[in-house]
Amino acid sequence: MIEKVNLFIKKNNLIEAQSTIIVGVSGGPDSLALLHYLYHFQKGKWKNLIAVHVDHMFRGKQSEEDLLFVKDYCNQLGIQFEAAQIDVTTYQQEHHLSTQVAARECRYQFLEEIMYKYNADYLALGHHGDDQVETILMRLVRGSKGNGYAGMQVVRPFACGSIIRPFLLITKDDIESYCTRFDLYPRRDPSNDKDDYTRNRFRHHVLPFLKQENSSVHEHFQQFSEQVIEDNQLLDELTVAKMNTVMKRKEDKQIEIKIDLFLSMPKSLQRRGIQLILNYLYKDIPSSLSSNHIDNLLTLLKNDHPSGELHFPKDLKIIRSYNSCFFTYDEEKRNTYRFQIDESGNYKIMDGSIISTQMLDHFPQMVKGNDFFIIDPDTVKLPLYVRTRKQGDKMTLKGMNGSKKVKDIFIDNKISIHKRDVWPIVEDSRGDILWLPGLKKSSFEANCMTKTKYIVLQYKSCPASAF
Ligand SMILES: Nc1ncnc2c1ncn2[C@@H]1O[C@H](COP(=O)(O)OP(=O)(O)OP(=O)(O)O)[C@@H](O)[C@H]1O
Repeated sequence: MIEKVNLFIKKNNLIEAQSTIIVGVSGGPDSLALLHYLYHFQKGKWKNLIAVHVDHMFRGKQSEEDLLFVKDYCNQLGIQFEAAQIDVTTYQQEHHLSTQVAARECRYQFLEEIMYKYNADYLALGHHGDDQVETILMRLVRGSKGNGYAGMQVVRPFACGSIIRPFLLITKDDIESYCTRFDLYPRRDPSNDKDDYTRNRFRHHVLPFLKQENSSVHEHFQQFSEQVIEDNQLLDELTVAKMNTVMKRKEDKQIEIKIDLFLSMPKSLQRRGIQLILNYLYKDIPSSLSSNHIDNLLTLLKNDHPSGELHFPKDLKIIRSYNSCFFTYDEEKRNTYRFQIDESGNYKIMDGSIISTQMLDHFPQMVKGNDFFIIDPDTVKLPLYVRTRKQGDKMTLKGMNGSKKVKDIFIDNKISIHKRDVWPIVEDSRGDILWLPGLKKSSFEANCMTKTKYIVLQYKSCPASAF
């Protein structure tokens, strides 16, 4: 066993020379063997070795005896010792958590504190190969995602250093033999024998069968775990590269993707791409977000219907409109504005486009198309305003009888729902819509060419603007 652990540490470059190692020691066989192993068989590697014990105060006197046991063992070997007694039951009630989650949170908080106290490089934990098999199976059964299916990582960042698990390639039996060989008499936690916890049920009912089929099953699981992590790393890199071409707009709280480009990505990258967007927008993924949400979103994107909306946890809205899909927080959806444009100059619109106004003493001849609008001040009521759309907006179109709904003009021009919310509309003081910049002119455009005063409006859409 010792040789196997030595090789595992070397292969994974788990311990750098002259390092400070904190060891989490419950007093049970795994962590006691780990402390013993690091103390005796990695002596040349560490500069400081510190054992830490957390008493969760679950089992009264017996819990305290575990603490005293570890303390006593450390004293015998001259190993520095740190401990805390934490009232996990009160913490659990205050935070409405399960016993195990509460214990884990309290334990890791204290371990983190100790890491910083000693500016430690590593926190070594006694998880072994059987624990890994159980973890992976439990996650497959319960459902997980990404690296979750890889179980526990051999090394991962933690506090000012890393968590390391040097025992992942050996079994519980190996550890028990090690304890016997070196006269270690660990403490035994009676709750490990009960079938109350999911992990214990896997340990008692599934693991014996797998070991019977193949006694090296833990090595295959560990190999699987490392491969999953490696593959995920590559797929994540590919996803980032692809998503950079799919995302048309990326802001703190909003992202727009082009649906055709997204759907042309390989399937396995699509799911990851969505996950990437959600990680970015949420920062902290809400626990209520499930794989169903991602399935629904993929369905929305593949659907033949050009528009649709989904409501995700924490007010995240996903709006599909033609070839665009917007991820946005609800409160940001409608950015309404209304402002006056009575002086010559450039007026910047929220979406990055510009409306400029200019006074002329003659009718401009060369100005054509929907990006320009010419006003005869005698036929409209000044001042002019630029505003966002309102429900029921209508305008009389140049060269046509009757009026048309602004909404229908947006639809005819395939303007996405999101863009419609910030698209500028120019009206006069009576509230008559004069111009839908870039899209349509009203019948209010000047047609008399002999006046001596005109206002010319020009619309310059923002090329990078996705809204
Ligand atoms: N109370 C504790 N104080 C300090 N470290 C702990 C404590 N409980 C667990 N750990 C650390 O976390 C590892 C995994 O915890 P887990 O509860 O799965 O332990 P276990 O399988 O019962 O191991 P052990 O035989 O060491 O008790 C342990 O091997 C140990 O390194």
